[in-house]
Amino acid sequence: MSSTNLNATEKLNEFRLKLNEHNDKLIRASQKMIIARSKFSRREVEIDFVKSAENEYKIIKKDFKEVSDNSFFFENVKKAKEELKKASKNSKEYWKLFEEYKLAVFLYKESKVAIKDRGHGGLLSKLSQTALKLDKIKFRYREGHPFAVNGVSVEIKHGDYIAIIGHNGSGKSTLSKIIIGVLQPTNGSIEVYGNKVTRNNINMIRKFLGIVFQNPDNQFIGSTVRDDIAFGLENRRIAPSKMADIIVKSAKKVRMEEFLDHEPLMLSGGQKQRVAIASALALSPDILIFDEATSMLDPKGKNEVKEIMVELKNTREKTIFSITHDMDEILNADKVMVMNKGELVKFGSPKEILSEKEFLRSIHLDIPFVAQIEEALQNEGLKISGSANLEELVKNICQK
Ligand SMILES: Nc1ncnc2c1ncn2[C@@H]1O[C@H](COP(=O)(O)OP(=O)(O)OP(=O)(O)O)[C@@H](O)[C@H]1O
Repeated sequence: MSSTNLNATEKLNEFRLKLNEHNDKLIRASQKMIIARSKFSRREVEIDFVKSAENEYKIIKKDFKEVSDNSFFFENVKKAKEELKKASKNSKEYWKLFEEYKLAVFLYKESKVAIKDRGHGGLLSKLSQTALKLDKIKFRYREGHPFAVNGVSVEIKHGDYIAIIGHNGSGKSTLSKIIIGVLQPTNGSIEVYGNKVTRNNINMIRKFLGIVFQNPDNQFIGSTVRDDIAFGLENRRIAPSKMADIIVKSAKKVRMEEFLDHEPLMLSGGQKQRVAIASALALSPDILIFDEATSMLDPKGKNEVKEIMVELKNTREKTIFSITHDMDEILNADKVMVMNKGELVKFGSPKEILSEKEFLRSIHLDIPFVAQIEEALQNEGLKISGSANLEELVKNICQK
């Protein structure tokens, strides 16, 4: 992306946020005006009170018009077109400039959409391929209490599967609540795809995120699986004509398409969690967070959900965070974040993390079952390491 288009992409995000903010002001002013008029009709206030509310509304409406000026994006298209005209049609440069021109047109169209939906419907654009950047995040629940999260800095690239592990009370849940914007960090900053998270943009940032919680029974609203997946789509005001297709596609991704007319509460735990994943996927988040999503399931259910998580990982379309107590699960991850006493004490590949068994034991973490067997075999002189699961371990032993 050229620096002009990158600048325009950033500007589009700012543009949507400003529209969103001004639209809220406009709604509040219009409500105030309606209340003033109704109070006046009941002779509870003087006409000046109504006039003042009407004036306020007019000023905010004028501001809104000014904020809706998208000439910057139009100029960006003009510039890109001029550059394209200058290039020779047979040159490599031409196609690069053609792509830049197409992007500029796209950004201009998006700015028009943003004006129409007043910044509400659109997503923030990705400004970088870093899905999440935490910079020196600290959080404490109360003044004078120790920090539940203490100076966590990390950068996660798009498409990675990250396992977050740690003993009870190490700060995993607090960290996940900070990532999803439920808690505001006491110190430090967060960026999601290059967008700095602020109080004003948190609702739009959340559109990058999908979450699957621990208890499968607490996540259902609809009377059928189909209704349940539709619920989130309705909330996002997705056109009804598009819904049916999205619902079937997301159910297929978790192999639940045969169950669309079933009642969610009659499903097994693993199936319920798969529906919860489908509901999250239907909203096309770039980041999926599994918050202890397998911990309440029986072994069969756990395996079903873990399988889906690995399938999602293999597409590399989503960034996956899995907060987990299940040490076996870390073998599926690209990177593991190890939390202890609110600090991120290790960040590395499963192999790197598991090479420090004594350290893991010192912070009260179990070693995955497969790694325990490997350790026992190594003690007997068999050089086997890095098996991702039991099947791979058996294969590795047989090859020796
Ligand atoms: N609502 C709260 N009010 C006060 N302190 C809290 C609150 N929630 C958590 N804490 C404290 O913050 C610290 C981190 O807790 P947190 O729940 O984030 O850890 P965790 O690693 O998710 O633990 P678990 O695995 O048991 O869920 C702990 O010392 C905990 O007691």
